[in-house]
Amino acid sequence: ESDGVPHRMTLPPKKSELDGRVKEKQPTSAQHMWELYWKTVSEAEWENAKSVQNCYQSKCQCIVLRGIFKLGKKSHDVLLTRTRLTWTPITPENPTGQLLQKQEKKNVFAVKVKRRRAAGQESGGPVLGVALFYSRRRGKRLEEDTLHLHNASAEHTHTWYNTLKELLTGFSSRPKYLKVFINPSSHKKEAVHIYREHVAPLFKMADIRTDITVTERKGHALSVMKECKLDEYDGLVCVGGDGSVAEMCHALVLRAQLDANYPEKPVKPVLSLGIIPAGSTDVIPCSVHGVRDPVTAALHIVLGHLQQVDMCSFSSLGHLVRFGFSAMFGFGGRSLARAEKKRWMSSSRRREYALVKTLARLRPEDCQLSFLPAKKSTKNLFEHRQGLYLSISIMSIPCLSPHAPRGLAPNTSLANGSAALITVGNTSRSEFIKHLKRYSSSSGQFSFSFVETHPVSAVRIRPRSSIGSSEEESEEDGESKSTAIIESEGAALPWNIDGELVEITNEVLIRVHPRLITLYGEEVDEAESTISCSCI
Ligand SMILES: Nc1ncnc2c1ncn2[C@@H]1O[C@H](COP(=O)(O)OP(=O)(O)OP(=O)(O)O)[C@@H](O)[C@H]1O
Repeated sequence: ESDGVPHRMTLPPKKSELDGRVKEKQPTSAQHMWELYWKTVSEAEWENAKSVQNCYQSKCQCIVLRGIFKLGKKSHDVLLTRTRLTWTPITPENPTGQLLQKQEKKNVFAVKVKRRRAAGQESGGPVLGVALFYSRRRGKRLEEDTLHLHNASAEHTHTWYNTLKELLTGFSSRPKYLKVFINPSSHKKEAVHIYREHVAPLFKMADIRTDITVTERKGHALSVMKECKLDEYDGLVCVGGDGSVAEMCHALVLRAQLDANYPEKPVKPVLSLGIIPAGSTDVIPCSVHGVRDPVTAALHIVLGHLQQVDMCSFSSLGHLVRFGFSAMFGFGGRSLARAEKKRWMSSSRRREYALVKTLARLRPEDCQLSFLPAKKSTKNLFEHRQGLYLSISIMSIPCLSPHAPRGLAPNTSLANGSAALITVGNTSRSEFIKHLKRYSSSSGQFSFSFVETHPVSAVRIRPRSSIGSSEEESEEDGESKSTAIIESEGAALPWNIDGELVEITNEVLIRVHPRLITLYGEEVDEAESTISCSCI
């Protein structure tokens, strides 16, 4: 009772309970006293006292510190437990401070001692109190904010600072040392600037050390990941577009395979990966953050928000091609192959150009498709189809983006242990365009007779031959006849695996590996969209 608040308040039973007991047997002296209590106190007052008692008792169990601070101009009673900070204004009518009138849970990630300093003064100065840096949620975004607790006592302030610091270092999922890869060539070449401006200051504030590699070429991150010592890091960070992220995710799982001597079933990497979006589409960060925002991404890392995510392995004739999240064969692969030939154009222009050209030359793929439906009791029984397909997609994550806010595969989720197989059979160009356009609107992209979707745990695609004229293709792109040969039977066909062009000659086997990778972030159902697609 040293702080003036009774640690135990004995409240009588509810009036109805007391009346029952008094009727049943001879009333005790305590019951007589409670009867007297009920003559002076209303039921509403009793309920109020009970809730204060409940709050107080639950808080008392784990109070770490309690003290008086000024927040703004008013004095507050501030309580710190192991998981929460709560503060209550102290009013003259209620000098002991009413408990828990206001209660807020903050995601505090840093604490600093505040001092009064003259302009230009770098150290020292009288203590003003502590500043707590926390993350505040606004829709899907996380924003940084500060709570200033003022108290001019240096001793009081340092007790609070040291205790808070100790509590913050105790969160085991929050990283202390990160390996960061930055692709300086991503999108508008802003990745280094984005990291310096928006991410590095938050890491510094949260006392996170970093080891930075600015990549010099395609495959650089992969080769560093294959060889570097990883034990000292708590996590990895990739700053770049979808291509860089795909390379890092593949590298992380491949490294775990290498360390485990290539077991048949892929092993889960120990380290988690944070993704700072710096590309033009940013499908993976959109799927785990809901927004393309470097501050949101950095705060998820700082706070150690972890999300398990399903991944796929892509292999051909028993050889691993890569690990990834999504693959498109047919329209998606051909369109990317065309875009890659126009690397000198800006990313949005070449995407638009490739889309229009591929639509103009729309052609189906003749292939044998087999898939293992997810969650079927008859294990390992592949279903088979054979025919002409304009597009086949396999996606283990929803692939949200500002262009498709509900995702290219809204019927799957990050960690449901299966992928969505979406097949688009042969149809007219106008019907195919109708299907594509529905991705950017609310829904209905699958309500066509030529579209099928299945939740799957494995898919095999065996291309039979390519339909269409190869000469026509070479003429259109102004390229030599030798390039056109890729269109003939038995030649490499373009696949779009996580936005990267991969050319594969033979059949491709895709297997889903549930929760294979851990990313910093959380599941979201829809991405924030600020873009209206003008392509088609
Ligand atoms: N210094 C570099 N110069 C050229 N390419 C690089 C460099 N560092 C990495 N890369 C490669 O660039 C490729 C594309 O990277 P990324 O996806 O980040 O950019 P982007 O293609 O411009 O973005 P988006 O796909 O979102 O438009 C990746 O495969 C990556 O390996």
